[in-house]
Amino acid sequence: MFSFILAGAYILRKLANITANIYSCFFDASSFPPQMPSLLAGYDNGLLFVLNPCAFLSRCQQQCGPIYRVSLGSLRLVVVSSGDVMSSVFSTSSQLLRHDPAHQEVFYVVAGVKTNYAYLYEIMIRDLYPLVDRGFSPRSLGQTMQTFGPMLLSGIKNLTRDHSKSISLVQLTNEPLYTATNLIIFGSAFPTDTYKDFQTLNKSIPYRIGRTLLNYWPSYAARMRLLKSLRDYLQREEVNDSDNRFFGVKAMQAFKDNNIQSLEGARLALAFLWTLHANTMSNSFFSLSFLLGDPNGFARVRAEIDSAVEKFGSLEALLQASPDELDDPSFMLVTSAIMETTRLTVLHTGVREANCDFDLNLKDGKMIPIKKGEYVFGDVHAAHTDGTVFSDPETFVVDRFAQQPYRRKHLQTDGYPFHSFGGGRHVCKGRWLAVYEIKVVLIILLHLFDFNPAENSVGFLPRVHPRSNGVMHTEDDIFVRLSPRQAEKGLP
Ligand code: HEM
Repeated sequence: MFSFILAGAYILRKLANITANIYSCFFDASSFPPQMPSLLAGYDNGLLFVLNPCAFLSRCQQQCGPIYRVSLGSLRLVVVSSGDVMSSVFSTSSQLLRHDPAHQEVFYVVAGVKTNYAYLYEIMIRDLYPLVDRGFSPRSLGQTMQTFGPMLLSGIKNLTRDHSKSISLVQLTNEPLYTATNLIIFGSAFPTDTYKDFQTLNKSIPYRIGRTLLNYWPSYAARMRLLKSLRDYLQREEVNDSDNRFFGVKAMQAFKDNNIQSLEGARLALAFLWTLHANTMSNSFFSLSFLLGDPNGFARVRAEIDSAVEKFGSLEALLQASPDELDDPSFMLVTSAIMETTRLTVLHTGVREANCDFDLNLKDGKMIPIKKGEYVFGDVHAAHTDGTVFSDPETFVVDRFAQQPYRRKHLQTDGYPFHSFGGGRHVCKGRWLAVYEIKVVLIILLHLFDFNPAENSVGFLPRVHPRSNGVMHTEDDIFVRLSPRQAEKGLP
């Protein structure tokens, strides 16, 4: 069976190369942006994109340059992969480039929304996003996430009680994070036993985006169970202990005001839950695996963490600290490691649909003629692996973003074209939360444990899932054996 899959993958790769060679004969470089050729009205390109979006876009870029048109079946895309052009896309008004098709896709592939989409989108934009923007801003993050550190520590301790067994790195970096975040944001009535279903659904998302989910049942059943749990949660009359929590209570109020305590409300909540967790979990996993694959970087980040713990007096005291206190030069390297992981793992963003024909003006005075109905698509991976901007671009360089003086309330990527959190009006509203959460995960895990690959594990660096779309997904889990570093530092 395994050799059959390998042979299949080999044949597909060969076919993709042959197709690329044939297409290069039809390539017309005189138009701007150049059009990626297709022999089958875009459906051939659509198939190659679905099978491996990154590899396909990389081939297109080699052939066409940093800005080009490509048809994927009936979808017409203008792909941009240079930092300046992406900034122009982010700052273009929504009258010209609509942002909602990307949301519609998330509603559909994640939560199964097929009708009433415009109404749900309006509630999301009008009632939920401003809450996220305010509650997770650097100013209020401390209040919102007050008990996050201790809760996460307790979750990690629970999961790692038995050191005789190997443990999944995906679970270690994700489950306690999922649970602690949900309890804080939505209160103790939130159904935290939903982690496995959330992961099953999340793993199937690249296939759902490509409309190629063959083994449909596990993902479908996981989504139905999630919707049921969220529906029960939303139908509670009282809000309990989340009364004094900014998000849980206000979000519930928004649901009630809009009279969506039914299945529709659960679908909206599921789309939100996915936004809250999917990218952060991917980053949390890859941050640790990149560090484990770079022993020198790992040792340096750990030394930084250990000395911060010493400064605070204990790990528990550090975990009581506010996000502001962790936004400090004494965490410069761990912050750089997180930003470097985000540079490498965010693949595409800035999907927008043109409302009308217009010219997208670029900084160098050039313009891209965009036609009504075309989609603009940001190939962030290409921009972030541009060797003229980033030295050794494919490699995880732990201190890449630790070279300049530390600036609080900045993402530490100044001076680089950095688009992993989008930009302009629709910049990621959860970026401060994500960086803070991943920092706390790394602080706890690196301070408490030594990591050894489990007997049957392939090592520390996982293969990237070929279908990864939007952000990197891992093809493999990694299994590790943990040994506590210092039993007296709070391990059971
Ligand atoms: C490492 C983790 C994360 C990454 C890489 C990330 C990335 C992004 C990107 C690239 C966008 C812009 C998409 C576009 O312009 O089309 C975005 C938007 C958004 N993100 Fe994040 N995100 C992360 C975590 C979070 C978290 C934890 C939240 C919390 C709820 C969040 C909430 C949002 C929201 C609400 C938007 C939409 C903003 C709008 O349309 O106005 N994100 N994110």
